[in-house]
Amino acid sequence: MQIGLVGLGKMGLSLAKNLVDHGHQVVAYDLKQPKLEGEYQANIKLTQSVEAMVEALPELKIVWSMVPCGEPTDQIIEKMQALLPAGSILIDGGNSNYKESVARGGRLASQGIHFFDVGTSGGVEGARQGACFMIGGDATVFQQIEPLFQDMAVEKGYLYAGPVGSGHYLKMVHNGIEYGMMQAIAEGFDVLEHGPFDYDYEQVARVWNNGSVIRSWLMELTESAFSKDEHLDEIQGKMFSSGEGKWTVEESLATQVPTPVITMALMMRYRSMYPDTFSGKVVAALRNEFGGHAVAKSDKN
Ligand SMILES: O=C(O)[C@H](O)[C@@H](O)[C@H](O)[C@H](O)COP(=O)(O)O
Repeated sequence: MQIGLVGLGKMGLSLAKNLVDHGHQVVAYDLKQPKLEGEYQANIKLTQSVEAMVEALPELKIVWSMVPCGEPTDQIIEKMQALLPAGSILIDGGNSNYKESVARGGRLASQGIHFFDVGTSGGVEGARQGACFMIGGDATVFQQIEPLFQDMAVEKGYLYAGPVGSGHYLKMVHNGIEYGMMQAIAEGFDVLEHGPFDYDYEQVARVWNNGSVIRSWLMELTESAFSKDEHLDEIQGKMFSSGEGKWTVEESLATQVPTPVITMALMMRYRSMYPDTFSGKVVAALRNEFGGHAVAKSDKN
């Protein structure tokens, strides 16, 4: 098949190469154009504008957007809405908020453009070698693009989940789980770090990856990280987040579903962004006020 791809960042470029590996041709646009070699140079046609990209596609226009969620995705979708003829297929493979996907799907449907919201998991390696896709959109139209997912996904690694929105909803919950799992792994290693024994964390992760209940890709990545830096001395413990954990918690509040683990994992991310907290100062001050308990003096004094 021939696919238009907008966004050739780490994920987009890996997906483009994955498509080419499976015999597809890609017409791609990005402000920053990567250097391509060999069969990728021959089968990933770089264009100077999205207009040129759409123009270069055959009659059935299939466009995959792989740009950051929010404003950049909005801009691409708006452009596509203006450029694509009715009957075209537009796929958002980024980590968009499902509510935005539902709204976009509605707008595009009014022009006869079929929209698919696709949560993509597996990181850059997955995008390159075989990713996991959670797909929302029209079930009948999906049959036209299913071969793409058969090719790009790891074996059994794609699911037609339901109508527009269901793909990104599933990815949102996936990421909420990801937050909780990572936080649990991190806390376990923190206990080891402060415990009475001197463990080699790479070896701990290795043994846990061999036959234990908690063996997993995340534990393999833990093993890999400790193999490079045995006490992670080279990095800070700031845990950035790009939204999906927050959306999962918002959803759980809206539906009154208790999600203590995911919520705490999110709060820990926020907490990690500050070296000290005002709330901590308030509690310390109150203990001191009512009980004369000791406070640690700030460095400013
Ligand atoms: O499934 C995946 O491959 C990851 O979840 C991926 O999509 C991305 O690394 C996260 O979105 C990062 O999310 P945070 O920035 O919120 O940790």
